[in-house]
Amino acid sequence: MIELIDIEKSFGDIKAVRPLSLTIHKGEIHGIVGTSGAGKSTLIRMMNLLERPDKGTVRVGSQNLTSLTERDLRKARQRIGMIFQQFQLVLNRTVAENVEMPLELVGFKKSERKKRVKECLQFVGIADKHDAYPAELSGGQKQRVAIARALANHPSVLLCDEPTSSLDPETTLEVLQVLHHIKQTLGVTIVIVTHEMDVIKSICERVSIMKNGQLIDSFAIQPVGIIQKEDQYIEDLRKLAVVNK
Ligand SMILES: Nc1ncnc2c1ncn2[C@@H]1O[C@H](COP(=O)(O)OP(=O)(O)OP(=O)(O)O)[C@@H](O)[C@H]1O
Repeated sequence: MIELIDIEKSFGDIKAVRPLSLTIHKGEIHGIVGTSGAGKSTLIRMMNLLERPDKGTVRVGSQNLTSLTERDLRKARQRIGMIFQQFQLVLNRTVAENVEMPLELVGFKKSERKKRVKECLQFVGIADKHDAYPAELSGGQKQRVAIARALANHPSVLLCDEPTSSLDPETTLEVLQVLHHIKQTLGVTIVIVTHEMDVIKSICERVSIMKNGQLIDSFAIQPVGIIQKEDQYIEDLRKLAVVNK
């Protein structure tokens, strides 16, 4: 569970996130939507203290992140994976080396690291790209490497900041399928910032709406599932059908 209690954040005169509280339940996929500049990225970045709130408390699981020392915070962050719109892979390292990086930081033995890297690449469906470099991959494959890297340390939470915004519709589906699979099989709590309504509708179980730094609503939804684009077109066309013409 993630608990944000009375958090707020300003950048100079800009109130990026006005005082708000939000609870994200264990194991749910939670979408955050809103117009550009609404404060979505700032909000998700406060969930692992990439942005430290000016005021308020951030709890993840049983830990109060806002009260930890830098050393303990680094440790706590190992259980909070994060992925970004631009993937943020290290370009001069192979796929396997990218996934291995967080394991090196924790001090795993080489043999354990290799084993875990293989498991993670297998899980996201790109075991065959083990020795490729990021430049040799499609956008969807790059995001899957980023997801594998985020999963390496067995996180309880996965934060996704616009994970599909650089991807075409078909590749978006691939990534959403992976995220859904993570929730189903690993029980990881997933938070997704997005401006794409299809992303929310397909896999999110709760949605929070931001506007001008404020949380204006938060409610449960019934996701429709991941629909193949072709089927979606047909559904959309049927909705436009004019009766008796
Ligand atoms: N590091 C920063 N320094 C100064 N201002 C910032 C910084 N980060 C965000 N802001 C400002 O805070 C406000 C909220 O930004 P944020 O990126 O959180 O919004 P967003 O909803 O994610 O927008 P978008 O959908 O365009 O990414 C904006 O006015 C933005 O310009």
